Amino acid sequence: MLLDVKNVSVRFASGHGVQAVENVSLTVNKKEKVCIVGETGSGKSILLLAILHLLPENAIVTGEAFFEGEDMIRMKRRQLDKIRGARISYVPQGSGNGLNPLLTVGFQVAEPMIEHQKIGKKEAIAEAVKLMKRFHIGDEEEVAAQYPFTYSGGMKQRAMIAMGIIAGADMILADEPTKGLDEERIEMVVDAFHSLKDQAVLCVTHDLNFAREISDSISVMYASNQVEYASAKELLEHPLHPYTQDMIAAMPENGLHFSEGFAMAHEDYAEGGCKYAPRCRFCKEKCKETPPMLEVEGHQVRCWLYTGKEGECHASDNGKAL
Ligand SMILES: Nc1ncnc2c1ncn2[C@@H]1O[C@H](COP(=O)(O)OP(=O)(O)OP(=O)(O)O)[C@@H](O)[C@H]1O
Ligand code: NI
Repeated sequence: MLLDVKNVSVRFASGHGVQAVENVSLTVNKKEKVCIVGETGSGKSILLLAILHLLPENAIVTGEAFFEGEDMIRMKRRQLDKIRGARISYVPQGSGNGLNPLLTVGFQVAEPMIEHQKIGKKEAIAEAVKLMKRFHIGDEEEVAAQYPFTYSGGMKQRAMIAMGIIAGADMILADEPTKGLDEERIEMVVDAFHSLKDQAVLCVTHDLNFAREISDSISVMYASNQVEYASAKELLEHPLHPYTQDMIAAMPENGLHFSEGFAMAHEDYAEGGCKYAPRCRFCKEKCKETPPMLEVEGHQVRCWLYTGKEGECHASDNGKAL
């Protein structure tokens, strides 16, 4: 196992305090691709930032995130710096726009190699050009010699992924790599991820189709909670949590079937208990209590539907909510 995230919670100490992430656990094996999906504000980005120690001072992070057995949450700055960039590479949201406009893209893609592997500029840029060709950013060396303003959003995003793996990272943490891209460009980002044969990926997205294309496993977050976690195939074909079911039913290719309450504002969270209760078509009295994470049919699911106890379970006969 490469990354083992155990009960990570994040609370912002400002004002009344905001619980941004609550008890999230997931694992990423070598070469495994894991996506975290969920709507805006569910805590996806904050989870990645917590693992990487990139949150502001007022964030209180608890839990553990073992990278090859070492807990990153408690890690000292110097040790963390050795891992970040070299072993784990982070591709932030909107990162294409973070490229330095004054430096050629080829040089920027090569930079981690120069910095972490002490490889000469010329050699590193040659390596960057190879990688950029592999990611279909451009077949000509001239493309690498150009400045970011000549690049499309999709090209920039793929350049960021190339930059992420050039220094030999074993793992990429990516935040919304398809945001703002049209379908054709999303396909190219999918290709870039598919070509990451040797790297593990932990990727945040609210694009379920993208998650379907690239993931081995999917974790679903809703209002700071992880509500379901299973293999991608299982989760997409047999979603168990009502939120996962509603989300999949609402996808355009499934005919945009919004179940009642699904389009409600996401601020409408329940205070205690199941956060999805106000929007859930199966909501019952029991849902005022916070459901535990249950192991059901190979999924992990946080929902009272699956406790199976008489009077508490409001699932249909076969135990499935749909
Ligand atoms: N510095 C902060 N102080 C207080 N609350 C914050 C801070 N940063 C984020 N939050 C809150 O944490 C919650 C989770 O935010 P996060 O950015 O992780 O959501 P997300 O799932 O990545 O959404 P999106 O899809 O919009 O990127 C939000 O409710 C947000 O308001
Ligand atoms: Ni985010």
